[in-house]
Amino acid sequence: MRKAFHLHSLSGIVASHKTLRKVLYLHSFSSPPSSTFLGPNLPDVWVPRHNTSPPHTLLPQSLQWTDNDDHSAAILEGKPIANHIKLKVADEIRRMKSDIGKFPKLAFVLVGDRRDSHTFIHLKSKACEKVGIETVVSQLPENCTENELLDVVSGLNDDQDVHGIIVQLPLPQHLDEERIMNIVSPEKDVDGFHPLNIGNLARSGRKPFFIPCASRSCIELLLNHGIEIRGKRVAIIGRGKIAGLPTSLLLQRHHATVSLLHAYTKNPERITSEADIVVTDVGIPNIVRGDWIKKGAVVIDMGTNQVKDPSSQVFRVTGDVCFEEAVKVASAITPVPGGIGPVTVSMLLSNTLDSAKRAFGIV
Ligand SMILES: NC(=O)C1=CN([C@@H]2O[C@H](COP(=O)(O)OP(=O)(O)OC[C@H]3O[C@@H](n4cnc5c(N)ncnc54)[C@H](OP(=O)(O)O)[C@@H]3O)[C@@H](O)[C@H]2O)C=CC1
Ligand SMILES: Nc1nc(=O)c2c([nH]1)NC[C@@H]1CN(c3ccc(C(=O)N[C@@H](CCC(=O)O)C(=O)O)cc3)C=[N+]21
Repeated sequence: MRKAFHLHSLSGIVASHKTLRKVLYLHSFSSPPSSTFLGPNLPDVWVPRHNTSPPHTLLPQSLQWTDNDDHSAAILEGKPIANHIKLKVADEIRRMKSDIGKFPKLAFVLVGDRRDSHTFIHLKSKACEKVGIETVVSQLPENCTENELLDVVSGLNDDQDVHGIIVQLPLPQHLDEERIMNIVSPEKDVDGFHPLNIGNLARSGRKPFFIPCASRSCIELLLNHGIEIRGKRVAIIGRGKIAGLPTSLLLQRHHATVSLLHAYTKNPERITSEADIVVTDVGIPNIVRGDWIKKGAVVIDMGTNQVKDPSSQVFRVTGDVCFEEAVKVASAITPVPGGIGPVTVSMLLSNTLDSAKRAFGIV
């Protein structure tokens, strides 16, 4: 399995922070600014720098499917990749501090008291602390009004010391998520959920400020394990805005042929069983069974479902894919926990660093 990893930097914006802001607000987002202001075009395909010639088969030899009864898929571990990215981010921040005395700052906005949201913010804050990113959490009660939340986000937009803003999702039902996503400054939208960023991800030749972390994580895992994307059939189950939908956009930019499945899809098993790469973002434990998977396919399980063990009452995390079944059919599969999740967190650190670099005029 490939050991050398590479952190893809998406920095390189040409205009200064202030100019960008002026231009963006002049366009008021109804008509996105031309790519001149958004920096150089996003390459359609990223290939890790150490990988000079693109692979010709779906899987490198070391991951190829063997036709025997005790076949077991290669496990695509996320932690080594995440650790490598964290080291690089930490190193850059250390140099930033010593060169200009500044460092990145990330703000979380948490509404209500959901157990999983607390867990995710704790995980992300801990990772930030380790690499030298300062964090702040703005907590609002479950019954806060939309205007109260909008005020908090606007305050963070205006705070020059804050480089990234995460509004933890899901929000309580009475709040309009789309309206809130719209108000986060696109230049601080390290989640990549603002319509301007998602819109630019959808269009070839355009470069968003940020690409959603779970989607970057999916590509990073595939590329770092030498798995070819171009020309492959991909089934993504789930079209959520955090993972499924942006991952479909990113994979099509890598020239995959993408089917996006959802709750209204008829016969999802059949569509999934034709895919070379299966990505799941549903939120239902074990919904994807072994017999949905084509022999030798690659499985990326994004599901992170907290399930209470009935006997011990202890919570454990499980994916959307029935791992025990899929591991016998797939050629490679991500574990949950330990697969996509840790890489997603490291991508957030990378996006926040990129944002701070842009704000400080470091390209
Ligand atoms: N590891 C990571 O980095 C991340 C993990 N996640 C995890 O991914 C999971 C989903 O989260 P999130 O995207 O926020 O959830 P959403 O509710 O936004 O999306 C879930 C998607 O699943 C689809 N769906 C629901 N039931 C079915 C079904 N029976 N068959 C096919 N599709 C179905 C929905 O379809 P429809 O649109 O028709 O309703 C929807 O598109 C969670 O476990 C979450 O923790 C999320 C983000 C990052
Ligand atoms: N504004 C916003 N941005 C998000 O990116 C966002 C969000 N809201 N809401 C919830 C989902 C979910 N998500 C995960 C992040 C890390 C892990 C992760 O690190 N998982 C670990 C285990 C986690 C655990 O032990 O609970 C793993 O898979 O190994 C999982 C899921 C980001 N999300």
